[in-house]
Amino acid sequence: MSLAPDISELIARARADLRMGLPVVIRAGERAIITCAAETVTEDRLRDLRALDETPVVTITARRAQTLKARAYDGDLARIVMPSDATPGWLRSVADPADDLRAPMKGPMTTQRDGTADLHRTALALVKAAHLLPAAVAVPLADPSAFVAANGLTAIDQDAVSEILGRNSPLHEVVSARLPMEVSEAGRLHVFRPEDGGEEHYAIEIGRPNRAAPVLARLHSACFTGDLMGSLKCDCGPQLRAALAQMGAEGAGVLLYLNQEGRGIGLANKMRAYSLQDQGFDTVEANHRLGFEDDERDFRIGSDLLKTLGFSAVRLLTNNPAKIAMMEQTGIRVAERVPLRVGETAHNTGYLATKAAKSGHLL
Ligand SMILES: Nc1nc2c(ncn2[C@@H]2O[C@H](COP(=O)(O)OP(=O)(O)OP(=O)(O)O)[C@@H](O)[C@H]2O)c(=O)[nH]1
Ligand SMILES: [Zn+2]
Repeated sequence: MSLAPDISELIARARADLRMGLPVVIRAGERAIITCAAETVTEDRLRDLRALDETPVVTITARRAQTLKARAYDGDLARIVMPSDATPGWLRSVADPADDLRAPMKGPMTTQRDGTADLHRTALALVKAAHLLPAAVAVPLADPSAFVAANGLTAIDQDAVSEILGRNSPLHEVVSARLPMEVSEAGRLHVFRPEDGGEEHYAIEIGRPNRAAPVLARLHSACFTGDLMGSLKCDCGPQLRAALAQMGAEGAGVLLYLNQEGRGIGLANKMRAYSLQDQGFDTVEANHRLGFEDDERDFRIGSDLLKTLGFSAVRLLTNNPAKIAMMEQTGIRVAERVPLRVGETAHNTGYLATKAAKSGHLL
């Protein structure tokens, strides 16, 4: 039926459900699990999950399992048998490494080795896509169709999840309007919205860039702390202002402001990463400990937006070779890399050195 949600809309709905603490059903043929994010599950829902026929398990990443001294029999993840007295607080402390110093002892933990973990792996991927900590409570469901209908839950097929999570929802321009700015009175802000109800992204055009020549361009990922709060822990704020200033001085340019806070893990998780950094881990290790890749961003959004705006070649303001590689792979020619080294402070020398050493950033 055309009024029914398609699979990418269902996944967007599943992400919203998980963030609210609602369960989601994941199916593969006859098999199914009902799952909640460990970070958001409430007391009541946990009690209801426990009342189902089978024992709930808590799925966590193998890396997290190692810290918790739980055996990971499923390679990249572990299924912990949930203790009968587990509370939402216990679940959150299992999920959150930033809490380890405050709540050190969670074990001993028994992990499952029987059966397959594919549905649990999908649950973790969905929870991560919802910008929640990668930990999920799951219970097998014998008769999913009747259960889903009776409870009004979102149900999705496992196969579709990995396919949809791997690609971007198309973006459409919603509006653009004149925006006089300090760097140039000839500013224009465009707002783009994805079809699946996800984050909007913005493009700021300075002057009237010539579409036939490489445009001075910057792909800037949102950093609430650096862009707005003047944080000394990163170089984002000074980079944002320097990029705009250069565009203003040259009279033309385009800055894409991508809502990919915290290299795509969201502000709450970035703050968890900061708390781990205060415990001695570097920016990459902190992401890994939380169960994320060091960089979860998808720069294809940037090239999609540039193409929509009519650009095919850029002079890219960046120190990040991954941004250059992605532009080239997706059909935007990088005529020149324009270095952007500003904003070094006593607080971010370690951060910048880690990005150079581990993420290949150019000096
Ligand atoms: N997860 C995480 N994200 C961080 C941390 N510090 C800054 N960020 C985020 O990193 C992103 C920085 O993005 P960019 O300014 O595009 O930086 P970049 O990838 O270094 O590339 P260039 O600046 O172009 O060289 C923003 O989304 C910040 O919120 C951190 O310690 N952990
Ligand atoms: Zn920053």
